[in-house]
Amino acid sequence: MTSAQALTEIQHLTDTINYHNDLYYQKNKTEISDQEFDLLLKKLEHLEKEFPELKQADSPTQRVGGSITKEFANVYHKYPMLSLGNTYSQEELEDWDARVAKGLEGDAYEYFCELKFDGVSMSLTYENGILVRGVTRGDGVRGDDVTNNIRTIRSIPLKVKSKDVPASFEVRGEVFLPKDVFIQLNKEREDIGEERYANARNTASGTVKMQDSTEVAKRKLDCFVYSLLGEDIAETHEESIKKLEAWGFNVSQTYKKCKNIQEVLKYINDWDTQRQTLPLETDGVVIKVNSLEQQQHLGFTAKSPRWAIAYKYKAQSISTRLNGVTYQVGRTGAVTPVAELEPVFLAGTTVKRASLHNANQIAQLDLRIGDYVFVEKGGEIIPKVTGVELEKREPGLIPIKYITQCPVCGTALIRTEGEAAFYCPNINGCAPQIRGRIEHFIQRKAMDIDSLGEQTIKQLYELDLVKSPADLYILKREDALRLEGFKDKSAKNLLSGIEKSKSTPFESVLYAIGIRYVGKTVAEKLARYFKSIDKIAQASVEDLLKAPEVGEKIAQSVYQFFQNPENKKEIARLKEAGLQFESTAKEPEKLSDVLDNKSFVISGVFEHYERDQLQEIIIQNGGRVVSSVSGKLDYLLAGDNMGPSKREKAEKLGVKIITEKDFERLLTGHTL
Ligand SMILES: NC(=O)c1ccc[n+]([C@@H]2O[C@H](COP(=O)([O-])OP(=O)(O)OC[C@H]3O[C@@H](n4cnc5c(N)ncnc54)[C@H](O)[C@@H]3O)[C@@H](O)[C@H]2O)c1
Ligand SMILES: [Zn+2]
Repeated sequence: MTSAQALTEIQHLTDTINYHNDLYYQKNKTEISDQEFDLLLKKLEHLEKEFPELKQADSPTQRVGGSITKEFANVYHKYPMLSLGNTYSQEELEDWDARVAKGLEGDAYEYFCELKFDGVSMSLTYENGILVRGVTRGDGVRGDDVTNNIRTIRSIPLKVKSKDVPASFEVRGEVFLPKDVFIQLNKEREDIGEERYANARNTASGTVKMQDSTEVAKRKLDCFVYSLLGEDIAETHEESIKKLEAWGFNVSQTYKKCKNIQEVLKYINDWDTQRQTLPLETDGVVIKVNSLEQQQHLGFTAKSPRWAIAYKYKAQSISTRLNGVTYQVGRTGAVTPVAELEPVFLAGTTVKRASLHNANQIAQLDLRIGDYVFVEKGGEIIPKVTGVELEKREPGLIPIKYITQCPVCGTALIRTEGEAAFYCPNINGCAPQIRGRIEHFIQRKAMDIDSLGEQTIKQLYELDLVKSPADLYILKREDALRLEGFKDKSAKNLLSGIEKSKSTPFESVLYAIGIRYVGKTVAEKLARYFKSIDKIAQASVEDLLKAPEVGEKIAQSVYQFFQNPENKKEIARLKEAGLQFESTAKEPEKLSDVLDNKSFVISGVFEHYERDQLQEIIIQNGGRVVSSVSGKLDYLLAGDNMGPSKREKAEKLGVKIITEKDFERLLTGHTL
């Protein structure tokens, strides 16, 4: 390769890697696998070694891939947060071991092995035993201050109580979304017609950077810690880990001290399949030199420590024959294609079906029945199809034509612009949509009718007894007795469960009626803001947008819902049945008019008030709280750690930025 060719190649690789880094770290998305990404990086490394004069100072081989954002205050790390060198091969691991041996010049050494947890790294700073800061890795030098969000993670101690706690120390760990929480979250998203999240890591990363920490708290993040930094705290990594355990941190009990690289290889082997049973995704093993003095001696490259390496497991993927594609229709009418496969054994179970994302994926892969497809297991229940083994494609196979009609009711499918999924528009006549709506309605988080289940709903539907939630409330004993296996007692039970649901509070009813994009939180906010279904039904899109947390997409969806005559009829019937359509929550007592319809955005953390408290005080005194900064806004009430972008926007638009003190002055009738 000539120098000129190398330059072109280096530039091309740099651009590609930067593009994927940006997607991965800023947008929480991926278009290629980690292994493919790591291969690009290795290629660039090799070229830079061969042509050192062409190496750019800011090459992605020289720095950590992430960056800081403008939504949070940015904080410098006391100790840089680096990346880890990685390898997918045992041979390279043995080479690394040889380099360690050489670097330590004949000294004896031990390793400490941990699993490589796949989440987001977090730096936790403690002073006098108290958690004072949680910061993301960012660009390795500076990160985002996400302390408020981190405080919602229950397994992270807010205060460490122990005699031997140093005045100041830093803990590093991986924040993650447990697999079961992720699966549940996706189920809920699907249920309200939102797109599913692609994987747990990206979702954890997005969650850590949410603006509202009460929302973060609902997501149930968790954290495994794996490193302790500070002056004279320990002599070995093992000792650090034991201290962290003793201090009440959440340490995964999967680590192992290893005497030599053979023991490390055994550890890697042992965990290859066993790791599937852990509550989170792992993608490899991190091997660290145990002695901290030896770590120091070995030191760092620009991007990663020389005393540690990540051995990454190859994604567990296998190829099998695609026997057919079937289509499922969900509650919202969304159609999902499913690959029917020649059964194949993968990572502990037999796989017969796998998800095909949507019509686009089928087209992109140019998929044909009879193709051999690669199947991979991620955090989801059902594995995914990730590619086609083209070498095995036999001639004459015909590309799959996506269905144009609903596989259940035959209605022509539609696709809204900007959406990947096709929908069956036959909302009131398509069985899975009707049954899905009833299943949604009776859920615990909705009407909580536990005397009804999926099977009973199916029967009630097939017997023509229940075609919509309102039909439940006119069921009679003799209807219930027609159900398979139902006797006097079970029939009574069923009806009393339905009867009891009539006292379910308004916000749950609002969630239960299944307006697209209206999840539990949004339903609560809408109920609190509008107080009754009639007010919501009469609201214009503009009115709806004034409610907290309601953006354009939700406002449109709510508005459309109440324009539909079928929905109006259904609501009227439910009202007649006696469901709660008004908020019984006490109105905050009106205290004064000093804030005289002034609008506020609340941002950051405050010394004397929680954000909810501030919101209530504002309303009690005649003001309004809105969610985003605009030219019409009166005040931006700014606490600590407010994101710089909100401040910038307010400054640009000339909105008054006020402190907690200023706010108190306003309340006592002063003008600012
Ligand atoms: N697919 C893509 O488009 C894409 C894009 C960018 C990055 N990536 C992936 O991300 C990786 C690069 O990310 P990186 O620089 O964060 O490196 P890394 O994730 O491979 O390794 C460093 C990180 O490992 C984590 N970690 C987990 N368990 C640990 C333990 N027990 N001890 C120490 N650290 C532990 C820490 O958060 C640390 O920051 C690449 O390997 C690549 O696979 C993929
Ligand atoms: Zn249909």
